[in-house]
Amino acid sequence: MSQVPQQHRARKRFGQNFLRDLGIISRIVRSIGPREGDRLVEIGPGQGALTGPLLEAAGALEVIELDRDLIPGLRVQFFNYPEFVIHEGDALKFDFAALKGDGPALRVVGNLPYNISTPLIVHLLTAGNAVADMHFMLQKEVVERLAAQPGGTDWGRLSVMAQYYCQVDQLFIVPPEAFVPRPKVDSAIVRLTPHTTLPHVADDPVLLFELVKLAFGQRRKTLRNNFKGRVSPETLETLGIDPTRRPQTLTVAEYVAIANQVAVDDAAGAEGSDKG
Ligand SMILES: C[S@@+](CC[C@H](N)C(=O)[O-])C[C@H]1O[C@@H](n2cnc3c(N)ncnc32)[C@H](O)[C@@H]1O
Repeated sequence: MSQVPQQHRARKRFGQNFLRDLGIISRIVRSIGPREGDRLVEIGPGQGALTGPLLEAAGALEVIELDRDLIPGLRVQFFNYPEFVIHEGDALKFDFAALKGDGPALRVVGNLPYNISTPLIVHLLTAGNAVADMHFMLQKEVVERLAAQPGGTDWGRLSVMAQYYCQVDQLFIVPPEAFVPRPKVDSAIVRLTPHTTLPHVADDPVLLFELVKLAFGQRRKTLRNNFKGRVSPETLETLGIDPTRRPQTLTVAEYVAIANQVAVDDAAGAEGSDKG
């Protein structure tokens, strides 16, 4: 693996914690299992800790890096890979669907900047069928929320959204010592594999996530309270959902059922008012 001495000072505002532990790096790459022909995309290559072994395995890689001071180092380090492409810019604004185009779906990887990891995951989850799978290093606590099960304290908006779209697998924990500079918290590797067919289909996903946000407005309160003025207790009862339940006890299937019923009720209400 090529390593270039870098004079770069890690920047906190870019969430820069560079991976240094070769054992961890090779374990991450083995979990990804890159192969020739994969459309691999790395978010935040930094100083190339994962970039090198990914390129070696797949021969081609596109990276998205926001810190322009890191770009020259990457160009030098990987100059001998003709299929290494650098996109200089913000992954939060990056159009992954356009990058996929008519080609195979993207395999997205990254040791993500922790300050933007949640919006970035939401951006990718909603990128249609652009993504085949994602492997991310995240704060351990975020991975626990992504992979949580209904009924547990970690089950929340992010869990419902991730599991609506994906199979979520928590792979392994990475301690702070694996990075320079060391983060204050443990990290973990997660694999997100978008469902080829959604197990539960919301007629209107925007409405689904609006209702999930409302439901989790106050975790200690009941659905009846959190949904006040938007979803009636009668609607919940029609679906066999007890309005006195708390938001963290509902499954993805139950949230989807609520959203689909509310869509029907809203449409009936609109029709009624048109006639009135
Ligand atoms: C935690 S570091 C990981 C660096 C490298 N992959 C490693 O494992 O050592 C996060 C990387 O993401 C870059 N970055 C931060 N915000 C970004 C954004 N919005 N879009 C793309 N890259 C970003 C940082 O400059 C940095 O290189």
